[in-house]
Amino acid sequence: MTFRNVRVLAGQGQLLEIPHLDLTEQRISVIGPNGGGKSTLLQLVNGLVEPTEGRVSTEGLDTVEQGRQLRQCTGFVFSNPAAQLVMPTPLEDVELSLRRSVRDSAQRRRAALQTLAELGIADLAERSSQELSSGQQQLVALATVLTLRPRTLLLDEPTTLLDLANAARFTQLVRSMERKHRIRTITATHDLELAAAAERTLLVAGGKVVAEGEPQEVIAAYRRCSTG
Ligand SMILES: Nc1ncnc2c1ncn2[C@@H]1O[C@H](COP(=O)(O)OP(=O)(O)OP(=O)(O)O)[C@@H](O)[C@H]1O
Repeated sequence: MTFRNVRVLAGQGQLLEIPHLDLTEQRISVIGPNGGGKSTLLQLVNGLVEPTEGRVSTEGLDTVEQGRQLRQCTGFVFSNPAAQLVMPTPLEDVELSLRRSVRDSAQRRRAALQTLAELGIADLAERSSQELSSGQQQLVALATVLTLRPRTLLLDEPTTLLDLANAARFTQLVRSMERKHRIRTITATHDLELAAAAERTLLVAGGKVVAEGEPQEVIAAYRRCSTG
């Protein structure tokens, strides 16, 4: 994906500025202080946020002109899964994701069940979504996105609400999907261990990419600027 002369303005201020950035790695992490611009960067990648100036292109598609097409091949998982689950049960939520791509309802049900099984959560299919734990909800949110076989997966602090075991399970599942379906992932996170497992890391602070490259070096730079 590419960013060219990008500026995002809101009200009187500038949220993000990225003059020139090409991202080609399969696994990218984005770190930085609160309010630095990580979520804004992720949302630029699939056109949820449009650049005020400049252009962003993902999977060869312009995020503004081809935003709809782009959102069919990019998935977004937020830190708060409850906000992403709108139907009474996980099965119905995954079916909802498939409503445009699989017209036949029996076929849609089979595809939804297959995705839940692939993520090891078939037993949750008919439970009440609101009664699931945060970890279970986050896996269901992942299922609603992965069922569409995205080429790029955007993860915005996906493990923030999860305990260690669930965070590890979530990360393992994302890894196996990366391998199996060659999905590219961009993960914004405050979990520096998770960030370190990427091929390339961006440090976003004050609305700019202030460092980027090899994860350990970028994490070290972040630690230096955070501790003064
Ligand atoms: N729609 C908006 N309108 C105005 N300001 C916004 C909007 N969205 C985000 N901001 C501001 O943009 C800045 C960057 O926010 P962003 O959510 O991208 O940061 P972040 O690095 O993801 O932060 P955190 O780690 O706290 O989630 C913040 O100052 C935020 O208040």
